[in-house]
Amino acid sequence: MDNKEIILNVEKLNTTFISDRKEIKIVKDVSFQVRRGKTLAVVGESGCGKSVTMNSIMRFTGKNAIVKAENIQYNALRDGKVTEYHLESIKEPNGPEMRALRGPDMSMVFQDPMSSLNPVYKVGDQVAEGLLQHNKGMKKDEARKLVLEMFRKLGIPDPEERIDCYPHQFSGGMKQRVVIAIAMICNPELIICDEPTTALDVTIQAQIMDLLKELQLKEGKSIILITHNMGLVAEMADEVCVMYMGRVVEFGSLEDLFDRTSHPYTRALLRSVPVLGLADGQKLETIPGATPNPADLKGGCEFADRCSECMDRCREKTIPMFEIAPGHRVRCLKFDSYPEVD
Ligand SMILES: Nc1ncnc2c1ncn2[C@@H]1O[C@H](COP(=O)(O)OP(=O)(O)OP(=O)(O)O)[C@@H](O)[C@H]1O
Repeated sequence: MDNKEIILNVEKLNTTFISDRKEIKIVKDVSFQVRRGKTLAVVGESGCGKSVTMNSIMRFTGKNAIVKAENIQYNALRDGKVTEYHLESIKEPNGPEMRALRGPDMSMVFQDPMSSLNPVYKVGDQVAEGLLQHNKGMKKDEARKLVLEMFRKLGIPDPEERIDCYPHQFSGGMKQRVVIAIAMICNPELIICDEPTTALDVTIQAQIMDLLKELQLKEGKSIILITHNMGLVAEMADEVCVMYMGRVVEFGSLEDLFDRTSHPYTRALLRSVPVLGLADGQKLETIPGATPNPADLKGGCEFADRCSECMDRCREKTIPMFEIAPGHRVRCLKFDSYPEVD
């Protein structure tokens, strides 16, 4: 696949945190690609490193993180021409190069709207800020017009009135729309949504997801969707990346993941969440055991202690990724007759 088709190519991303003078590896050799105009869903239990992976790509990880990667390549497509950006080699996380990309190229919608919105500024001003920052010379009333347009597009009622309100005057669903407006106002190509609807009730969740899907279909946006909700995955994703304890354990198309589920962890994950409601008499299972503390991990497969199919050799060394069909990759020794891909 060429750079026109791939918007983001991540190869061997590693993130380590230093806390109490100890190094804890949270993201390990993570590789994946996002296709232009498509949605990649990233799934896995709480604490498996989904957010740290995305924050590492966007360089939001803070001072106690060491982020290393062979390649984090963002391919901007402008007027039919691709410009490559190698994010791993950008020195300053908040320097001008990263700031220029965040907003007009890549942006992030966070889980909790309250932590993304400043309570003391009017919502309209918070949305306009990105526009004014990236378009030097833009007049305030011009920015206001664009914000109003975005509010209309996102279904915020009475935008002329709402634009001058403060976050506390908005409901949860409306606040999340404002957060999406902040992420979308500079018209980014790649939108990373980190559980954008978990804090909302089910009806609002569905409305917000429909909105994102519509934007994608109309404007060809590429989306990374981090979620625990397998129903959403089934509805939204073209490809799925399953993570466990900082590693990608299975990657494939939506069909690969649902119809040809291969990693024991993915199978356990799918059995433990309702996909489209449960059939009569069907019980929801839980994955036995709990996710280990990242600091206590021994060598070998991170899932070994919880896996019903674990073999002695699973504990011996790091498990490679095997490609079991074009584009369908599984990190499990049950598939070691297939070619290794990392
Ligand atoms: N700044 C930090 N310093 C030290 N450890 C951190 C830091 N940020 C995250 N972690 C640890 O990294 C691990 C992965 O966290 P992460 O938030 O990426 O998980 P997640 O898969 O996104 O979970 P959730 O679905 O609950 O959001 C956790 O063990 C967390 O405690």
